[in-house]
Amino acid sequence: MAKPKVLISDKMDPNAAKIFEERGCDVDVITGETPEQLIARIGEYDGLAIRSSTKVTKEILDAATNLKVIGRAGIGVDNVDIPYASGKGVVVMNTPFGNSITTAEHAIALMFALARQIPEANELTQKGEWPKNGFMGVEVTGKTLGLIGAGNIGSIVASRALGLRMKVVAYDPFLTEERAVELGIEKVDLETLLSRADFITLHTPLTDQTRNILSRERLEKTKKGVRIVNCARGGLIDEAALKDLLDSGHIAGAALDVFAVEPAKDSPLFGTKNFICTPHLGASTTEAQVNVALQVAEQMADYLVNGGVTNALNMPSLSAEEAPKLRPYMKLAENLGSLVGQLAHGNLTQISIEREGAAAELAGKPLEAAVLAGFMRRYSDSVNMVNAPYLAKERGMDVRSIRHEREGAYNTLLRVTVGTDAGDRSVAGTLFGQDNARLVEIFGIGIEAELAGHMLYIVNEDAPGFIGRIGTLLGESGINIGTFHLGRRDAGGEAVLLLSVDQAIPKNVIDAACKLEGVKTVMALEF
Ligand SMILES: NC(=O)c1ccc[n+]([C@@H]2O[C@H](COP(=O)([O-])OP(=O)(O)OC[C@H]3O[C@@H](n4cnc5c(N)ncnc54)[C@H](O)[C@@H]3O)[C@@H](O)[C@H]2O)c1
Ligand SMILES: O=C(O)CC[C@@H](O)C(=O)O
Repeated sequence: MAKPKVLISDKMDPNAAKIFEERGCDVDVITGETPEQLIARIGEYDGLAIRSSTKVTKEILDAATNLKVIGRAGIGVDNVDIPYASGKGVVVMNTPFGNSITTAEHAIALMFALARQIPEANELTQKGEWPKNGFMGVEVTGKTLGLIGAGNIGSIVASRALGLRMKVVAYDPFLTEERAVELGIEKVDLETLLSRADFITLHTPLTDQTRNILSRERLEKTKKGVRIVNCARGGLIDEAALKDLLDSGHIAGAALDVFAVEPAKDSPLFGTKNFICTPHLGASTTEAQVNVALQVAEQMADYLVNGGVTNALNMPSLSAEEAPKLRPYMKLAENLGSLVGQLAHGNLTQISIEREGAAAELAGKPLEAAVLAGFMRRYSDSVNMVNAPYLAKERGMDVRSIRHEREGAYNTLLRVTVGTDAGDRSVAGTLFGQDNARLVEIFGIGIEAELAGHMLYIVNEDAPGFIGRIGTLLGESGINIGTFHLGRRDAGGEAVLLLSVDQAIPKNVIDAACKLEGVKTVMALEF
């Protein structure tokens, strides 16, 4: 099998390339290209490793015909069109913890720089002005720090601030009271935070809810003399209002590592008194860059080589340990989804995936995604586990995952049922041994078959002579039968015949089979 090919398109610690090679990938490091150059090149790669400079747009994804995974060495993924990548079946991963400490430290560094006006004092001192009387700072001890966002980075900032003997209040709608107590901070609403904080630091992603969270109106409600730090994302603060309130002296200082437009080359904030900034350096330490580079390379190689999924934003996680255990189930799940998708007619809007026995102990989400990948192939060829759940949602499908505690006839069982106009249609399968996937039931009829390659499905009246007639037809048509499986509802009733054959079955043979005595349904299936 050809080695997966990875492109590193942003400046990244060289350990990333080393890890990719060690894990069996070919890797190219080509940074600083224009979007057009990247579009021309991306088609040959299975993986794309980026930081924040590469913008993974629709145009790039359209050209990325082989791409399976995008890995962001860092946290924010606002430079990737994730919905579009998901639609294309591309996994998007990030490294949510590798640079958290570093970024929290940058926020604390900026807070001190504001409190003691270090950049300005440094500049004037080096100009020979010795401005000893020009600067009067403030202590942080005993002051209140207001955290907007108390996730990974916010909570590290909180722990450092508590160490500095600050009081910490936090606004984060997803922060529980228990977690706040555990962190030693006070959970408050945004109005309270604005009115109480001497320093405010932002640590949320940029979303529709957080965009402009520090709007002009809210900035005006802050305590006079507040100092504000943003090491999260530009767009969280109204920059024009920030400038006005710095100019008026209501805000005593502001430090931005991030800007609404980056790179920020001509912000109106530049030159404003008590304003300091850094060029998105929050994650820029040797330690953090090694962490995120190693982590992204390991995660991406794991996915490309072993199918392990870690820290994906558009697919359920699957550890490298779980992946081999789940692999035979994934195939079974995909085949059951595909079988029911090929057999059931009409407008299917409901699908349920039931797990019992050993299968009930496995992660449900990846199995659900695998069933949907098989099922959604009835609508489109370019479906995989990443985009199938999105496509199913787009079609308004009601997807249910059900885990049964009960012990059934099989040690392990997966059942897939679709709701059709004519009622529910269900197929079930099991694993014999570790990885021998078998269909065991089709629309209520017990049958044992491996689902693979080209198959012929026939429903007929259970009567003597039929098997001979179908065997003769296929033989005369030059079609070799590989395996032969029979099942029936009851003697003389409806019977199912599932054959695997060595080639695709031509339409004229299907038509001829339909005309055989006792035949109700004939369908060619592909797995
Ligand atoms: N400057 C840099 O170089 C740099 C480096 C790393 C991370 N970041 C950015 O820092 C931010 C935080 O990263 P993190 O790892 O802590 O993320 P995280 O997901 O761990 O935490 C984000 C927190 O924001 C909270 N939140 C979400 N919506 C909110 C809202 N409307 N109001 C208040 N809180 C809300 C969430 O509940 C969560 O606790 C991200 O935007 C990330 O991209 C920047
Ligand atoms: O890669 C960087 O330097 C910035 C990373 C940072 O913005 C992040 O969200 O992780």
